[in-house]
Formats: sequence, C-alpha cells, structure tokens
Amino acid sequence: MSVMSSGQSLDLLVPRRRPLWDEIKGIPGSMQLVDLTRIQQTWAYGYIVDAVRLLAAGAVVDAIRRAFVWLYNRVKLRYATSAEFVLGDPAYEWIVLFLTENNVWQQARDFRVSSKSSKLVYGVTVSADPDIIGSADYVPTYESPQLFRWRGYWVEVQRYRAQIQGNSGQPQQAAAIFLTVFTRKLSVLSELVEEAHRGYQHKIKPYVTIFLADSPSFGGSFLWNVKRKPHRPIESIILPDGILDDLISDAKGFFASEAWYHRAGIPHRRGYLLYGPPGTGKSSTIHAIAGELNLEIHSFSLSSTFVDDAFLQRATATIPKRSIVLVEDIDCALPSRDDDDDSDAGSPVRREHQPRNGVTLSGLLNMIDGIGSEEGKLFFATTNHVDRLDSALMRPGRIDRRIRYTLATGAQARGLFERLFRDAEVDMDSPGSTSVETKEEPQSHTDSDKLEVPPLDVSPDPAKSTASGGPDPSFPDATGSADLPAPQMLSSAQLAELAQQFAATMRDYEFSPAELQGYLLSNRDRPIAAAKEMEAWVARQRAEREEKAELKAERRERVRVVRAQMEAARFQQYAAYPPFPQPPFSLPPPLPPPSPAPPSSDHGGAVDVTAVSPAVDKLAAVATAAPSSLPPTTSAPALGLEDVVPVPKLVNGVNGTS
Ligand SMILES: Nc1ncnc2c1ncn2[C@@H]1O[C@H](COP(=O)(O)OP(=O)(O)OP(=O)(O)O)[C@@H](O)[C@H]1O
Repeated sequence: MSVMSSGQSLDLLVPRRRPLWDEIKGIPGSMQLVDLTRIQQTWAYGYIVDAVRLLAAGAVVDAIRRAFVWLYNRVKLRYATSAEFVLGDPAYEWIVLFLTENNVWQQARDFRVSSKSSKLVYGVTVSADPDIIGSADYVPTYESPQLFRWRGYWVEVQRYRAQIQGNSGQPQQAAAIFLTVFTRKLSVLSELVEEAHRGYQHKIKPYVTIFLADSPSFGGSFLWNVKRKPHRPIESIILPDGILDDLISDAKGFFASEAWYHRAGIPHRRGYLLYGPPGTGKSSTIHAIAGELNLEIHSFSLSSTFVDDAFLQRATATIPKRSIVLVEDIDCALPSRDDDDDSDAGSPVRREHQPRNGVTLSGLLNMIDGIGSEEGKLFFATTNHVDRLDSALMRPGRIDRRIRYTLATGAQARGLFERLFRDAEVDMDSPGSTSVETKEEPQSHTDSDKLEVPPLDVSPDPAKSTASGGPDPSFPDATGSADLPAPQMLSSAQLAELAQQFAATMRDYEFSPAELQGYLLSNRDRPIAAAKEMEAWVARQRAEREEKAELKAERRERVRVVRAQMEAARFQQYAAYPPFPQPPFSLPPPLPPPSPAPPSSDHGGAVDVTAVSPAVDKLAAVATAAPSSLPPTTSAPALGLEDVVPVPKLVNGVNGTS
C-alpha cells in the first residue's frame, strides 16, 4: 500500500489554475495591494466569474426582450385594433361568453370556481368525464395573455384586475378584458363584438337578465350586479281579461314605431306605472313582458343609502337600447310634493327635506327624462301607494299608462288553481287524497285524452254520505276498494270543478294572488284536498285578520291616548311661560284694519301683540283650546312657538336693541 504525500495528492486532484493574477503581478510597475493569488485560489472565484458572465448574458437577453416588446407594441399600434371590456358592463359578459364558446378557455390555466348558479351562462365543464355534471362553475380568468384565431385573424386576449377603493370607501374588485385583433380593419373588431353579442342573446334566450344597481359603483365605470331568471310564461300571470294582452301589444307597438317617434321629435321612451296591493302580480308582469319581448331589465332599488341623484344619472347612462328600466316601490324613495298634510307623518314616505338617501324628486325626474336620451326603453315603476306619488312624476311623457292591480277575483282564483294543477297527477294513496271519492264506472267525458279518472264530485256535501256517515258506496274510498291505478291525471272537467269549489269559498278582492298561491303551494300534490280544505283556510285567515285588526285598533287607541297626554303636558308647559316683557314705551297704533281682539294677559301682558303678527292669533287659539283639540304634534315648536318668537324680536327691534 503506497501512501502519497499530501503535496502529491493535491497535484493529482486539483488541477493547477493558470493564474491571471500571476501575470498581472509580473507586469512591471503593478502594485499588489491584495494577495490576488489567494483570492484566485479560493473556491468562490469560479462562481464569481460565472455570475459575471451570466449577468452579462442576462443583460443582453433583457435588451433583446425590450427591443422585441418595443417592436411588438409598435406593430400592435400600427397593425392592430383593440378594445377594453369592463367588468359590470353588459359587454363584458358577451366577451367572456364569446371566449368560452370559441374554446379559448382551453389554453387557460387559471379559473375562478364558484358553486353552480343560474347566474352564469359561460361556466365551463373541466371534468374529463362528461357524465359528471359537477356542482361548480369554472370560469377562465384569462389573466395570462391568450392568442387565438378568429375568422383568419389573430386575436389576443388578456384580463387585468385590481383592487380599488369604491365610493363607499370599501375596497372593490375592478377588472377589464383587453381584446386585440391583429388587423388594421376596424370593422373586424366590431364584427367580433357583434357576434359576441348575438351569441350571448341566443344563449340567454331562455332567461331574463336582470341588472341590479344594488351596490355602490366604483372608478369611472358603473357596476351592475347581474342575475338571470328563467322566462316567466305570460299565461302564468292571471289577471282580469285583456289587461296583459293590452300591455304587451302596447309595448310591442312602441318598439315598432321608433321612426314615428323620431319624426314627431318625441323621445322614444314609454312609461308604465303598475300600482296596487302587495302580491298582486306587478313585478311578475314586468318579468313576463321582459321574457316575451326579449328585453333586459335594469332595476333600481332607491331605498339603498348609497343611491343619490348622481348615482342614478351614472347608472342610467350605461343602460343600453331595448331595455326595461325598473324602479320598484317608487313611493318609498320620494315624498309627494302635493301631499302637504301631516296625516302620513308616520308613513315611510320621505319628505324632500328629510332625505334617507341622496335621491331627490328632481333627481328622479331627471333620471326618467334621461332614459329617453338613449332611445328605445320602457320605464316601469311599481307602487303599493299610488296616492303618495307626485303629480310631476305621473305626468304623460314620464308615466304614459297606469295599470291598476287588485286583490284576486273569483275568476283569478280559479285561474290560479287551474294553472298550478293543470298537469297534476293525483296519487290516490297519498295521505291528502285518502278521502277522495271517485265514481266506480267511468262516465262519458269531453276530454277523452285525459280521461283516466272519472269526473269527481268532491263537494263536501253531507248528502253524499250514507246514513251511516260513511262515503257513498258509489264513490269508494281510494284507499280501500277502488282499484284505479295511481297516480292518475285530473281531467280538465275535474280540474274546472275543483277550481270552482276552491274559488267559491272566498269573496272577490279578499286575498291577494300571492296569498292564494302560497296556500296552493302548500298543497302542491293534493289538488283535491286543496279545494276541500280551502273553506277551513279561509275561515282561519279571516279569524287571523280580525285578530290583527283588533290588535291594531288597540294599539292605535293607546297611541292616541299617549299623544293626547303629551299634548296636554305641553300645553301646561306652554301656559306656564312668563308673559312677554312689557316695553318701556307705547307701541305704535294698531295697523288697519283695527282688530277688536280682547287683550290677553297670557300673551304679552298689556301689549296687543295680536295686532302685530297673525301668528299670535294662532297662539291665542291654542291657548284657549281644550287639550284634546290640539293638533297632533311631536315637538313644542309645532304648537306655533316658532311663529310666535319673532314677535318679541320685533318689539326689541323697535326698542333699538338690534
Ligand atoms: N296575478 C297573478 N298571477 C299569477 N301569480 C301571481 C299573481 N299575482 C301574484 N302572483 C304570485 O305571487 C308572487 C308575488 O307576486 P309579485 O311579486 O309579482 O307581486 P307584486 O304585486 O309585485 O308584490 P309587491 O308589491 O309586494 O312587490 C309571485 O310568486 C307570483 O307568482
């Protein structure tokens, strides 16, 4: 075994570095400040040299990249057209759907995932297994740039987003998609946008799109919250004959007569006011019309605190042509300028000088007038209190038609019943149908297609029962001997009969369609029981209403008594006021016509103040009035004290103190 010396082994293992510094050292006159040989021999030396080389290479690459970007931007500027689509604008939705339909998302690697909702029409299925429907929507974010071909043109898409501070001071998400088409022809871009719009319209055809202005807007753009609802069939709205058809033909006629409006110089806008009690179908009508005419709804909630005149203006400016602009419960937002009495002081109606939000009547009127600036819009307003609306709002040009909704008539009740149970199948074994009476032998029937169950007589007529109290043997109990197959379909005659029985138990204008619908829905699978039990339901409702009315009357009486007591206390307080100070000089003679009002020591001592201000007449009347006849007020100034105060001032003025 040979053992090498340490010097030998080093020679073998570490190749000698040819020292650059040795040469430098050898240059005559060079000064050696540090021991370069030692540095050179350290392990880090090689790395340092490599790093410097890398740095140089990086700088070169970066310079090339910058040059390329510069060139690319120049080319883009010269040979491309681009457009920006901002989140919240309807066009943003068109483009996202367009990108999805063109499979651009397949290049995307980043998605936004949200639980499945009817809101989205452009979520994609990323599951490899087509049988898996999935419970989530995957929406590509396009945050890294994607290139794709469209009609032979290269198109680049990229989305940017940022957090910005909203109007309310809260941070909000802002996002925009940039689309660049590499062609100098502007028309290509507009064709692309048009195609995107058409595709979107087609895709959402089964839905009504509702844009809600229910959050503060931000930045320069306006943010709409987008929702989609399936179309509501027109036939599902049960109104007195002709109302709905009339409304729809009016709206259709409006869109068809655009040229006429232009010629006549009238803004192409039509306003409708739907008024009536809650739950009578006002909102449902608007949704059904939007579906029928293929319109989008832009809906405002004026009761939100962040809504003000500027907000309305900005939102209205973004509403596209052929849309419905909807203001629900318009009375809640604004006071009536015509309504000057205090009778509704406790109502939600807001006086213009007591704003709950920043909307004023003139702001709302401007908004309605502004709707016409972008032509072709229907303006709908709904209210439960038409009497509270200002006449300026109701004038033709703003509201062109008013449609009154009422509580349900018997015909409406029948219509609702038939609509909900038209295709109902009656399960004879279900608990709700155990007492259904069916005739054993099928009878002749007009609607032979649906004649699976013979006509029913479900009237709760005790005569139908046998003397023993049991059911008529000719109507065997379904749970027992009837060997009819279940479930069975109601024929139209049976349905009409049940509907008649259902409606006969109530009076006209007693319940809203919404209330009736609520009852019917709770009996969704039991049409026969629903008709039979309606009488009991009506009785319960009436009893509840009576109870409520009694409670309300009691509460009113309590409030009246408390108010009267408060007024009396105020009166006492007022009566205890010290008399007005007597001026140290005599007042000028009373103004003509001289008032023979008796002097009152309660109102200024020897001074005949009633001659100075008519307000004092009011004071005199108040002072002599019984407490129960005082006007209902909530604060002392309402007694007329505000009016009275100037009188002593006047005296002082004469006195030379001011
Ligand atoms: N005339 C009707 N025909 C069919 N369904 C109706 C009718 N009226 C009300 N409904 C039903 O009642 C529910 C409430 O109706 P809707 O919201 O349209 O009433 P509304 O008059 O707008 O009430 P509100 O004034 O409280 O907003 C809906 O589900 C609707 O289906």
